[in-house]
Amino acid sequence: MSEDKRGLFGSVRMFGIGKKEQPKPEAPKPEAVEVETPLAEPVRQAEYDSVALAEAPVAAESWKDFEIVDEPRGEAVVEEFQAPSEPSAAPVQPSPAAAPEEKPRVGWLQRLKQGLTKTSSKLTEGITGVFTKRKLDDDTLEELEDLLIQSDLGLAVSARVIAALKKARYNSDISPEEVRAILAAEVEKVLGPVAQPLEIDTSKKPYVVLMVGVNGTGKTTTIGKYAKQFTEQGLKVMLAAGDTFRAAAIEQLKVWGERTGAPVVSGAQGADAAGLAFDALTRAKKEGADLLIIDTAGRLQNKTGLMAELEKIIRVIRKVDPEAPHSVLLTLDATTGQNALSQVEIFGKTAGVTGLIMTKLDGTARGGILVAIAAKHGLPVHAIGVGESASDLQAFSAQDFARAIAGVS
Ligand SMILES: Nc1nc2c(ncn2[C@@H]2O[C@H](COP(=O)(O)OP(=O)(O)OP(=O)(O)O)[C@@H](O)[C@H]2O)c(=O)[nH]1
Repeated sequence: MSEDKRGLFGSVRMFGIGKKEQPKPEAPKPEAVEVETPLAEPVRQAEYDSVALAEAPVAAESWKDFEIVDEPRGEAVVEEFQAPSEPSAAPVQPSPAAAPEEKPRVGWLQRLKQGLTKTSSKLTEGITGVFTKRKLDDDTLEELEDLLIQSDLGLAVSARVIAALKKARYNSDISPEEVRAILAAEVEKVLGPVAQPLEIDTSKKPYVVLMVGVNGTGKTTTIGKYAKQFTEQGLKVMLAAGDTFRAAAIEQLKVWGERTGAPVVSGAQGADAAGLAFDALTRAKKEGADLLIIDTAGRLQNKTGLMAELEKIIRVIRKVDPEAPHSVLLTLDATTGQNALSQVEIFGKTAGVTGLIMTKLDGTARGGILVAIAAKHGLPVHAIGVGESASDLQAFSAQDFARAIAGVS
């Protein structure tokens, strides 16, 4: 990787850099290895607690040598993929849930605005309704405050916007455009400190990212998108299919592996996730990977047994690298609204979340929740997703987001 792709301290910042030629895997390509168990029907969340772990022999160089946990597990398999040198015309088949192929797209800012249309129209139409031909007085301010709270911005941010408006224009005429401009400015002030792209410290070999979150929030898809973007920046990326609960997630990750040339370490469905993560980190170290991204099964934050499993994964990988994971990323589905606040709180306590990624901002009128989360928790927001393609995940910009939701061009 050339120096100009690295930030300070040998780190690589996510996004904003042109494409590079795909790195070629150094090792000769091994035989493709079939997934060793037939794929079962997806199991419902309620059944997860009782899902049986696969009975299988334990590898010689096993995480079990460290006597951390006692469940049997399947042996991990590494699949090496050669990234296509040209963008593939044919869509990759295995999983219907895998990421869609890239299509010619409009620019990111345009997509962000399009994606946030539902959130912004709720706010802008409401503001127009409140302020057309009306003075800024106590009644209008109260109506506006209600609107901001209903738009999920949270009490603190809503109060802040109202205070700023009152200070600037109390008892005078004000247009909806002016109200939107003040709203955008205040939201930007709240978001500015948390807008921090994910930085990979390449002095770590590998830099370990653990992806956590509630079911279906976009963990696997986000890993795929990051894998694509970081391999394009010249990093040697490895993926661990630690969502051993959902067979489709393993397949989905392999599709991203094929697309990006990133080897995927996977095990049997139902295998112990901590053991798989251990094996993956051991291999990533041995093979000199720059970045290892570990997928985990989705879990509701109020299921204590499942949350304890996350702690176990972290304990086990620390036997290989005491500093790992270097980042713990929580994916949040914007459509879940207020529940996202409790997800941040509980995953934060259990797994030591270091940064957030909010997905599905394209399908919701509840994108304001990101502002409430920023105000309450102050955790870095690394990226946001406004669609399923790799380029629909971008570094989070406070100004772009604030303007987009306030409908300011
Ligand atoms: N519209 C939209 N869909 C998204 C976005 N990110 C992910 N998805 C879709 O959301 C669905 C769930 O994504 P996954 O990546 O499988 O979620 P997960 O968190 O790994 O799911 P579990 O393994 O069940 O916990 C998939 O259909 C994705 O394509 C986004 O930003 N916008």
